[in-house]
Amino acid sequence: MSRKASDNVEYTLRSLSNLMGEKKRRKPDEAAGERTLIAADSCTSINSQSSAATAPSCAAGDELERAARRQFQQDVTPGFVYVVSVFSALGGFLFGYDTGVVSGAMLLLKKDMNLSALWQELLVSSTVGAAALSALAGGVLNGIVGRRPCILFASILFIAGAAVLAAAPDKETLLGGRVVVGLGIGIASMTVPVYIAEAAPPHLRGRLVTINTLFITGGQFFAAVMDGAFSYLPRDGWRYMLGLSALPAILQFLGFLFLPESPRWLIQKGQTQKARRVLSRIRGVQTIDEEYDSIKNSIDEEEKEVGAGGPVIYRMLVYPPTRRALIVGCGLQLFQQLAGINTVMYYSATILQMSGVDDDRLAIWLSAITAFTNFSFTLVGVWLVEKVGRRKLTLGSLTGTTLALIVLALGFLLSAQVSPPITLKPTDPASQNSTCSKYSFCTGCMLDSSCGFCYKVNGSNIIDSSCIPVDPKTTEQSAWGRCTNETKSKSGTNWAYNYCPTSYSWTALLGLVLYLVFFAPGMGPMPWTVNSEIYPLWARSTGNACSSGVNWICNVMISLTFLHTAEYLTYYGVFFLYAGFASVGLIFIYGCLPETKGKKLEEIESLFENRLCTCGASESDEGRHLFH
Ligand SMILES: O[C@H]1[C@H](O)[C@@H](O)[C@H](O)[C@@H](O)[C@H]1O
Repeated sequence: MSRKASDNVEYTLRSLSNLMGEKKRRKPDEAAGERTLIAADSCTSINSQSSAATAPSCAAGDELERAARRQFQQDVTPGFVYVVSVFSALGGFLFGYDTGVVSGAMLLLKKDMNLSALWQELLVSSTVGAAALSALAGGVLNGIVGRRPCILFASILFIAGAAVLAAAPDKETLLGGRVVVGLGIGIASMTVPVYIAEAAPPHLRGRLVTINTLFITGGQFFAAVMDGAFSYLPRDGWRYMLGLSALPAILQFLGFLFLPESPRWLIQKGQTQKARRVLSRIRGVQTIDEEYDSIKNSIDEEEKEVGAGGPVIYRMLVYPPTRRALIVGCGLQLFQQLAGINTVMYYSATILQMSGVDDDRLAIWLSAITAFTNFSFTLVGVWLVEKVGRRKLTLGSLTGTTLALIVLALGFLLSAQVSPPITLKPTDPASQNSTCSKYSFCTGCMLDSSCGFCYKVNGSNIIDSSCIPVDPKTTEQSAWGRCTNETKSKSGTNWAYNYCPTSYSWTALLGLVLYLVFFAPGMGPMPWTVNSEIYPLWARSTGNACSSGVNWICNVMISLTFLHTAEYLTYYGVFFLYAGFASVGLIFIYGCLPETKGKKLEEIESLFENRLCTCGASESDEGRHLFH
């Protein structure tokens, strides 16, 4: 064995036994694992000195090495790191619950509080807008006070917001509560992934951070179920829906009183002894010297290279590796939102109605099914992330998402083409003067928010159809004529607001489900996971603050413009547009996203050292370069 090879073996064993901890009893198969590693490591070195003759035995050695490493890794993963991750991920649950619950709550609120369309939009978007602001501000806060106080602060905001919402006497107080909850969501969304990534061992980091997104989608699913369940209450159902989030927030607050600060943040702030104690607690071993030294060295080196003066964002932008990481991180979050996930999540009930499901409650329960699909396929992502890696998972997911968007668009196109014609023109002057009189088909009428479609059914045919102004107070009836609540049953008419009766509703449901099956394992969680690991420690909070800010800002933009864009472009037009955005995202991700699986946080910076984009980067981070 060459000297280099034996040095390698010695180093690997030292690191591994450091990881194992001196106190741990050695099992017989661990010793075998070490022997395998000796053989395999010597193999790697010999191979690197290009000995072709040894290749076959080395391939087998590689396999054994991987098995042995897996064995070691399993032995050094204490349960505590899971406890830390799950308590942090309650922040994700609250993010999902509070953004998801509002659609069902709104159906009740608009009746109880007599809310105008503007107020409804305000109550939905104030939370997302506040989240954007606090995610951006959370970077500074994280850097100064640390991750743990930020998570505690977010839980307090969640508790306070839930209390205000549950007790709100009027719509102004409701708005205040929604803003407070939004501030909590923003801070939690940028802090939790960072905290988990900094506590996790490299081989589990992707999986543990992805658990946070699993909790986000779990929160959204739970919210949809609560929306369904409380919608049966005769009154005040929304108070329970909105107030319920206080419970997980209290649990998180209590848990975090006992959980530690991130060891990396402590080292950065020079709190050496505390950092060592936390590291050995979360690793479950006494000897953490190697990990401690590697974090400390990388902080010292970074300070030498980048300097310590000036605002962090400025230093990130002038230092090429962090600038490139920031472009990749923000790009991922941008395309996650431009692919339209939140029109699907926030408007699934509406989308289903628009495609012809005409029962309010059925639409709520169907949207619980879509939320469940999102949740269960995020679980697939948790399982796949450490197997196939971030890059392949994201690319595969976005390809499927693009196709599903095309299916959705085609579904709406098909429905529009068989859209029932308008056979009766209004006779009364008020209707004649409204915009509703100008439409010849139901699709046009459906897209105009001031009109609804009034029709009779004869067998499977639609007859006597007209487009009439909607009652300004409730969308459940026309302003006058055959489709008011009093006359509907007598005249045997049906009222369709926001949708057209069609036999193609199933294509929309199929498109929605397909969309989530593909989106949830990759494009849902990977932007958060990758962002938690691509920045060096000094830039981590700021990098995550910026990319989370991009996520929330695009979230507001897309979800607020969805209904208006549909008016101009039609529904199939909007979904074709999202498919276009997703295709651009595919090119960006194909060109720019390197693989970070299995790397130490301190090693990842080097992936962004020499180029803007790595094309087809493999795990060994080799590949053609698209841009320099
Ligand atoms: O990763 C999450 C997840 O996919 C959610 O379902 C979505 O509502 C969020 O906007 C997104 O950031």
